[in-house]
Amino acid sequence: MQSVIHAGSRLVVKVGSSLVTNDGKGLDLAALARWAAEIADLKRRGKQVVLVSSGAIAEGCQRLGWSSRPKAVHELQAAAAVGQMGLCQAYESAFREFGLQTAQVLLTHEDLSDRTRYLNARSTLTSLLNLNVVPIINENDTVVTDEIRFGDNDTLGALVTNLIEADALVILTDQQGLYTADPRKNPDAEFVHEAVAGTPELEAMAGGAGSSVGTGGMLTKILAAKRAARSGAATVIACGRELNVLSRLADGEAIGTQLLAPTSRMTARKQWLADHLILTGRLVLDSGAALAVRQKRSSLLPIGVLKVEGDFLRGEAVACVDESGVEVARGLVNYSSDEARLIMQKPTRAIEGILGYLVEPELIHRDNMVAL
Ligand SMILES: Nc1ncnc2c1ncn2[C@@H]1O[C@H](COP(=O)(O)OP(=O)(O)O)[C@@H](O)[C@H]1O
Ligand SMILES: N[C@@H](CCC(=O)OP(=O)(O)O)C(=O)O
Repeated sequence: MQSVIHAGSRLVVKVGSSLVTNDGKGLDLAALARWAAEIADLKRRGKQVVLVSSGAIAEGCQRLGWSSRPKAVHELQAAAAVGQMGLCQAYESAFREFGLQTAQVLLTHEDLSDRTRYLNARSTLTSLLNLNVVPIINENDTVVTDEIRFGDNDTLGALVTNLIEADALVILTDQQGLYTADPRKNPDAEFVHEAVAGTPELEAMAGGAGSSVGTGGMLTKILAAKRAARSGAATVIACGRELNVLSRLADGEAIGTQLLAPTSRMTARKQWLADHLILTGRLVLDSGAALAVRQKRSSLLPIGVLKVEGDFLRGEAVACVDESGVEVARGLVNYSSDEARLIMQKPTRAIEGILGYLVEPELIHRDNMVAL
């Protein structure tokens, strides 16, 4: 078995809070220096690397003298603002030792769900990579509220992987990789060397965060691998404390857990649609329509819609769910929620008579829809 990042020329490396802040005790400058040395080595070998780093909140709490993580959002946001300064400064110094410039990029959910901002973020990151700068990304914690947070940087790492069409996502954490159960709780758990990303079996193995500073645990890493696989990227989950972990992966050594992408790759536009974390509405489909959109990749016609939930405008992204509430597809609607309520369960030929106009015969055209 060979490492999946061997051939990759563009990588996203994600480091978690527990590693970055030494389990909340304060920035682990030695670890940052090690990763900077390894990333410099990868760049000498012609690879482009984006770093997604957590740790702002944990570091901010430490700097503010708070012994435990606060619950109130405004306090978490204040801690993130303080901690992010420390993170940035430490990375800047670490990479400067290797003659590399760094750039701070703070993203919110809206930056990636709005198509124009998404394309802007993509061209900025690509420009930075072409300028040989190492972008260091985190969520813009100071301005986001709970409802619209990515919440964990595993998800953000996967979205960035898809955004820049990276070849692989490397998630560095405090374990060697994925085990069949949380190794902190189950000493008999077995190590998983390789698997195909996106299977329910993997999700069943993964538990919550192990340390008091990590947020998502293994589950968000497994879901991130599933998300990254949509753009054809493989994911490696490995231990960030392992010496030369990135250089060894680039040498082709199979360390950590390798989660392979199934062969089919979505187009960039469909990926963007699939990566929306928040949707403005839901269409409940009857069984025939659910089958047609999921299996035959058909357009969605108003006649197959049983119920319209939420308020949305023409062009917005909505979820299509079956009668049991399982999301089968998502897409950009041709009609607003008010219009959709009037034309649901009606044949296409009736639309003009009901609304007085016909925008499109489909409620969602297949080109603007992605089956899940
Ligand atoms: N099946 C599993 N295999 C490995 N680790 C697991 C598993 N299930 C849960 N975990 C826990 O996930 C933790 C890593 O996630 P987290 O604490 O969020 O770290 P990070 O800050 O690196 O994102 C591990 O320390 C471990 O206790
Ligand atoms: N944006 C947050 C990171 C969220 C978080 O804890 O992520 P992780 O440690 O990767 O599970 C921060 O910098 O504190």
